[in-house]
Parts: sequence; structure tokens; C-alpha cells
Amino acid sequence: MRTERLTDALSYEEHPLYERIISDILDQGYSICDSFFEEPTVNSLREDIKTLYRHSELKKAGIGNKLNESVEKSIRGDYIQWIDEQKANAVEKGFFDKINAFKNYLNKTCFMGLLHQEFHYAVYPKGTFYKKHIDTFQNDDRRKLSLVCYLNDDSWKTSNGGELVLYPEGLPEVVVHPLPGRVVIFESQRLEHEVKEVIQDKRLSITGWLKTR
Ligand SMILES: O=C(O)CCC(=O)C(=O)O
Ligand SMILES: [Fe+2]
Repeated sequence: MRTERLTDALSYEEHPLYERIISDILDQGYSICDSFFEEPTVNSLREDIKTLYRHSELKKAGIGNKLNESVEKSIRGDYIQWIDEQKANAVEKGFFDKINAFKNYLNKTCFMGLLHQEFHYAVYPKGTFYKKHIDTFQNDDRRKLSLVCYLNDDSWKTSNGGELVLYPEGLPEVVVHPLPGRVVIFESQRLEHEVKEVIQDKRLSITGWLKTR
């Protein structure tokens, strides 16, 4: 029967964490989650980003996309390295497996039509920040969801600064400390946000976007 086949195609096992994230995003435009990735994954990603930074592999981030990119230190001061999923190492593969599982879940349950993702490592040295912005470009609106995972270690102090501040429409602003393994997911096209200045230490993260075609 036609309807049975449709139900088969749409069948999935309910994932309580993903369900919580989805309802958070529907209710408030963002979700904060401290258990999205396993701790060993976060620890290994932290080792990766530290090695890249030590070897000066990260580059000053620009604003705008590839067609109109410019480096504006007065707007953002982080250093980034894009991750090529085809060349991902074992840890990055594990990371992308989770991202793909989440993306497939969103497509099955919310018909979001997410096809691609792009992720980069980011280091914000002391004194850097990213002024209030949204994550879509004037000439490209394919980014639907932004996902940031903080790679700082347990020694990160809230007095280090580098808070992510979210400005949900019609709701009070939300201050998020970049604690180890914490994941923040939000609507790329709607939610204004900023990264406050880092006062002490280096702020480490992996940031990316789930995109439609
Ligand atoms: O690192 C964060 O908390 C957010 C980064 C961000 O807003 C961006 O890269 O667009
Ligand atoms: Fe952003």
C-alpha cells in the first residue's frame, strides 16, 4: 500500500536529544547542549586544533564569502582552517558521522532539505572578538543552521571572556560561556549573535553550517 511505503520511508527511531534540540530551535531559535559529542571526540579535536595553531596552519578569517571576502580586524579577529570532509582524519570522520546523523534526522523529521555542510576550526587569541552579525551572506542564503562546538579544556575560566551572546527576537539576550564540548545550534538566517572579546587565553572551537543546495 502506498501509505505504508511512505511510512516506511519516513520511519526513524526517535532520538531524545535531537528532539530536544529541534523543539528548542522551534521555540527560541537556538539550542545549547553539553552532550552532543562524546568527550574523547572533543579531546581529540582539541589536540588537532592545537597542533594546527602551533604549526601556523590557521589563517586570519575574512568576512563575506569567497566572492567578496575581506579581512576586517575591527569586525572579527579569529584564525580559521576549513576542514575538507574528503580528507578528514579519524577524529574528524567521527565528528562528521555525528553531524551527518543529525542532518539526516532533521531531514527526516523536519523536511529541512539539508544537503551539505561546511566546518572550520577557529582560534580566538586574547584580545579578539566577532562583532554582532548573522551567518548568511547577501549573495548566498544556503546556510540554515549554525553549529559551534567549543574545544577549550577544563581549565577554561568564565573570566576568560569570549562569551557567545545570542540575541533571539523578542527574548532576552543569552550569554553562553565556551565550556569544553558545549554545542550551540541556531538559525543562521535569523539569530543575531556576537563573540565577546577574549580577555585571557585562546578560545578554541569548531564551527560550521548545515546548508540547503
Ligand atoms: O564561536 C562562536 O561562538 C560563534 C562564531 C561565529 O559567530 C561565526 O563564526 O560566525
Ligand atoms: Fe556567526
